[in-house]
Amino acid sequence: MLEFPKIALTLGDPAGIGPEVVLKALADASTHLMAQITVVGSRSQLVSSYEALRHCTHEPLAEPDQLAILDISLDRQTESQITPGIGNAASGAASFAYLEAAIAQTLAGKFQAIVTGPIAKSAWKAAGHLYPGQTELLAERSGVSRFGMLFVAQSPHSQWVLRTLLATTHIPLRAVPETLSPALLATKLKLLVACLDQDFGLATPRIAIAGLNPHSGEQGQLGREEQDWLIPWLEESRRIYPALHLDGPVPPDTLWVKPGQAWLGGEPLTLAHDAYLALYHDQGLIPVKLLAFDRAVNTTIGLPFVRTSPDHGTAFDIVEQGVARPVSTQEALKLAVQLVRQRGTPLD
Ligand SMILES: NC(=O)C1=CN([C@@H]2O[C@H](COP(=O)(O)OP(=O)(O)OC[C@H]3O[C@@H](n4cnc5c(N)ncnc54)[C@H](O)[C@@H]3O)[C@@H](O)[C@H]2O)C=CC1
Ligand SMILES: NCC(=O)COP(=O)(O)O
Repeated sequence: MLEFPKIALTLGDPAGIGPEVVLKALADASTHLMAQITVVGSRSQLVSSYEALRHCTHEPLAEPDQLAILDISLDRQTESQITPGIGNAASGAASFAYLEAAIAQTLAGKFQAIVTGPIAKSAWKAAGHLYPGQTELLAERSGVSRFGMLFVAQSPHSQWVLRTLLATTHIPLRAVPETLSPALLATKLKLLVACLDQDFGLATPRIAIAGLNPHSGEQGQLGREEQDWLIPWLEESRRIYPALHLDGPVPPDTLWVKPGQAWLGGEPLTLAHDAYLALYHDQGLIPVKLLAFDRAVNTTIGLPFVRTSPDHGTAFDIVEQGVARPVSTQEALKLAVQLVRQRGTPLD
């Protein structure tokens, strides 16, 4: 059973590139050799994307008739308001319904992992669903209050794996300093340590923690968070986890030099860390997307099941042009399989 994990693959926002990357990723026979994949979304939306795309791309597309689909169609009026390239209340209602169904079926033991297609948070809001993103809906429905957004990418140049956990995620930049606290970082570090051990077999990892201010505050001259609580929190964390190697607070700009070199294969990989804890969304995701836009996978840690997702968004600007790359979705499927196997997640 565990040789062939059962995965729910949601379409994401049907007005975005979700259907295209799903059709392209599932056209690759190797995907079906590693997992039993069920597409969760509207069959008619998938068929209409297929019809539009087969005239504008030479890349292989899976035929919808050949796929296992859990058909989640909405009422006719809502479906008719879904317009390729435009996220709106109808497309938000659809992508929300797909994810709700995938979560319910997974909690009922039908799937061991969910791979989510990209959604637009603004379309969810237009549909009346006030969540910062898919992560929070997954956590809420799973009854989990402690969870984290971890990005994982394996370098095609060196095979080195970049793992970046975000301490804060979808909040305004100006809310970051007041949201960060020793308690929040302790929660995120605990989740990260457990995940590195359980999911990646790293029992004594080396972890680098970013500073908040330029040059980590330059001893308080450029910001006080490091002196006031980040450095004391790190000292306490070293006492709590004596077997771990915790570096920080590393000046946020230079933090990414060694991972960049390890990614490109230019320096000994041992100089880089097993994981990076970034303090806010763009501090972590600018380097991840610069190095690995086509490969990085977003995974939610702390859930009772595996959840992965491509790192990119809905890309409304290129919908139905046939140019969307499916690599990040393929990597998300591969990582989901790897994590299910590693955890030994049983079905009901
Ligand atoms: N996993 C998810 O659900 C995510 C959702 N989003 C949402 O997506 C929406 C658009 O966000 P943006 O910041 O514009 O990011 P985006 O990733 O949708 O697009 C950024 C740029 O990259 C290009 N691009 C993205 N994916 C591509 C692919 N697979 N192949 C080729 N080119 C690709 C787009 O055409 C665009 O030029 C927002 O509503 C955002 O909240 C963003 C990131 C992740
Ligand atoms: N920047 C990551 C992102 O937007 C994904 O969020 P989520 O929908 O997976 O919570």
